[in-house]
Amino acid sequence: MDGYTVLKVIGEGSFGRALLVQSKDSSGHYVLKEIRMRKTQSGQESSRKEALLLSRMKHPNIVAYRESFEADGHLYIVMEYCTGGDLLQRIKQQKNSLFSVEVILKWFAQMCLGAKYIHDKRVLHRDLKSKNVFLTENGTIKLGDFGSACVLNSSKAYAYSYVGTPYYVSPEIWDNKPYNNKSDVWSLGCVLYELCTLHHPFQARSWKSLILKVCRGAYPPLPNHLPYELHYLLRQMFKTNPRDRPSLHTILTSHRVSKLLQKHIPTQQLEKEGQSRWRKEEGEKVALFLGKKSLMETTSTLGGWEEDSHDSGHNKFWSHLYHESDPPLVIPTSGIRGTLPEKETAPKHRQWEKGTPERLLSLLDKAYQSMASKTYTIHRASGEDPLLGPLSLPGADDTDGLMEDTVDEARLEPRSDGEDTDFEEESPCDWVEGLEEVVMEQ
Ligand SMILES: Nc1ncnc2c1ncn2[C@@H]1O[C@H](COP(=O)(O)OP(=O)(O)OP(=O)(O)O)[C@@H](O)[C@H]1O
Repeated sequence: MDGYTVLKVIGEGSFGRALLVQSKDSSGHYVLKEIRMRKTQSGQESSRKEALLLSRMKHPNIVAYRESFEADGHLYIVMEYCTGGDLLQRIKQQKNSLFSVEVILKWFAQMCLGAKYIHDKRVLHRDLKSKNVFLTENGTIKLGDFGSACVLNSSKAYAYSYVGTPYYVSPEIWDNKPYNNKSDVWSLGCVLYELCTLHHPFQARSWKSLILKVCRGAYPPLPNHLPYELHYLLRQMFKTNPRDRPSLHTILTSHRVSKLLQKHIPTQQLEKEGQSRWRKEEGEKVALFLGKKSLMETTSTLGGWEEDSHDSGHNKFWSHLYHESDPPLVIPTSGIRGTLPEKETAPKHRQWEKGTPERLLSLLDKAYQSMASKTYTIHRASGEDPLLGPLSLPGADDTDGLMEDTVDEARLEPRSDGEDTDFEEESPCDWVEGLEEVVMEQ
């Protein structure tokens, strides 16, 4: 702390405080996150995870890391100060005046670039939301807050996994399936929708209603004046089956919307994206060199990757081996944010039995009151309803009905996108059990 002068507190999160500081050396302004260290070793490792992850992310659309240190039971992370604030604040400032299509495309393209970079490093952000997207003075987008991120294929498994922020949580999470890259795509879809309409795509007055809407992929349609490509993109990003959602690579390069987005990406960055892409011949060379057997062995140790015939999962796998100059990240994924208890032992891979959705819904009915005070990162603006967030319109949402919403009609007959790939966390989020414990405790 000696190297910095604290100028003001800019906010408080569940972990601790965020301070605006000035460096005594350079006189530059930075954000210093002060994180209370937890007592257990796994808790401490989990606190350090955010610093470790951020320190490895160097990209024009990710908040830049400066340094981190520990003192007096706290972890301090010094990072770039984004003077433009976060996107949620920016959206609120708009009142009812919509952003122009150009602004939406520009910001969204940059978010995709940042998120794609994270995914290429085999990291899932898991808490993408407008509050975690920042703007610099010159209007550049920066993704921040890696406190919920996780690295794939680490040796430790989750006991209870951080759920995310309910408004942005994808159907598979509510369905107790493993989190994967496409879950981040869903959350980014929610941010894109907010940019387009200044409202959340899935709003509800109760958990049950929110979950039902999310699991149906039912959202009010975008305004008509927006380009067809954006309507189409959102429909795809809100596919209830994660395999049907496009990956960020697809969105940026070969989707109907790509051309519109590419106009807003600096040429240099676009070229770099192209270069970092794995080339088939390279993969084949390496496969020949290692032989089929080694390929299988290595693949199986990575786990959690779903490959299919055309795919880019194979590409990513090889690009990691072949191009990645950094050593792989080895950071434990255990630990949680929020209030659920930690478990030291790895959970068994539990999938829902048939009755589980009913179990969840009845649980949430009971849990509603208690969860109001024990949420994870639900941000309550002012009202008493925990699901009435800062973007909610009072009285705007009383039904679970699908009347005017755009629904993912293909949800009953999911179509897998053969050109895309999913990768997943090693173990599923066993948070329903955690939720149940919290409710039982009350
Ligand atoms: N790099 C940054 N530049 C500018 N403002 C920031 C930066 N990082 C965080 N902030 C602001 O600091 C405040 C606290 O943010 P932080 O991410 O630490 O917690 P939070 O998002 O409010 O809560 P939680 O992490 O529990 O979800 C927020 O208002 C956020 O906009």
